[in-house]
Amino acid sequence: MSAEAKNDAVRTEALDVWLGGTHAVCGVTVAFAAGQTSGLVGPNGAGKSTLLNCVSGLVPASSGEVYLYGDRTTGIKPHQLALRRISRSYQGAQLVRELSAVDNVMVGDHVGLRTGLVSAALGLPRARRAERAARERALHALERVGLAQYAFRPVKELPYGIQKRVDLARALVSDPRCIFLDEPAAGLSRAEKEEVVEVLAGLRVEGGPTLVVVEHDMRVINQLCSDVVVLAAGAVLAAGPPETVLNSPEVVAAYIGRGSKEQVESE
Ligand SMILES: Nc1ncnc2c1ncn2[C@@H]1O[C@H](COP(=O)(O)OP(=O)(O)OP(=O)(O)O)[C@@H](O)[C@H]1O
Repeated sequence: MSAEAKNDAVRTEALDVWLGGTHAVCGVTVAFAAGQTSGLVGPNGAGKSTLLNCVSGLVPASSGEVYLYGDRTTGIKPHQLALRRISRSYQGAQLVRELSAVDNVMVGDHVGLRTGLVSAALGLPRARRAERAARERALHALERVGLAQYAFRPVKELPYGIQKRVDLARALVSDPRCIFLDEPAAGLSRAEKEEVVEVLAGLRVEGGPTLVVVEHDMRVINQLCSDVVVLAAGAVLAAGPPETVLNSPEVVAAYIGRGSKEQVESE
């Protein structure tokens, strides 16, 4: 592995993923730089989620390698991501509807909540202190996404746009160094999208997390990302700054060729 690879939060080399009979990711070599906000885009079925799922250990690589911060992590188990301070959000905000926003965020605090099972079960002071601290971290994460006022409301009572931000707080709570965001703006109104962009842009501070954003809305990508990778039919079609990559004829053709309604959305 080259010395630069350590500066990459995520790097794949000749990665192949087969899902049943579908070659979903085809020999993908790609890197997302540490400390940056990068976009991963492409028409429906391009392989974006599969790539993210493979890097996160949710689906196995058929061949090739994955590196996270320079360590070879091919075949990593999803729960091991948290120990590497990497988290992700999911398409469709997968929250427990009956629980409050703050309880949902606490679920994301895998590292912080690792107190002994016995002390937790017996309600020992150490476990109670740990739970109080975890609750405070969860409240702070909700504040960071502008949702302090919704902390104790059951998620099922909250509008979808708010639920998406609760999911973002859940991804933030364990103080990750890298977050994979799977369509953070999907299904939101333009105003809600602007709120999400503002929250994510607020994370781009010195020492803030690396963000890898899968997103169909190119306005969101343009607003947030310093570089973008375009996948089409499982392979890398283009990579570079959004303003050059997204206007290149082959990228425009890939979107139009699929009759994709979300192409360069800029309503
Ligand atoms: N569980 C599965 N079994 C078989 N094929 C699958 C499975 N999941 C996805 N695929 C196929 O793998 C390819 C890549 O799908 P993937 O969901 O990664 O694309 P995507 O770029 O994330 O699409 P979208 O933007 O629509 O979410 C597609 O051809 C899809 O039909």
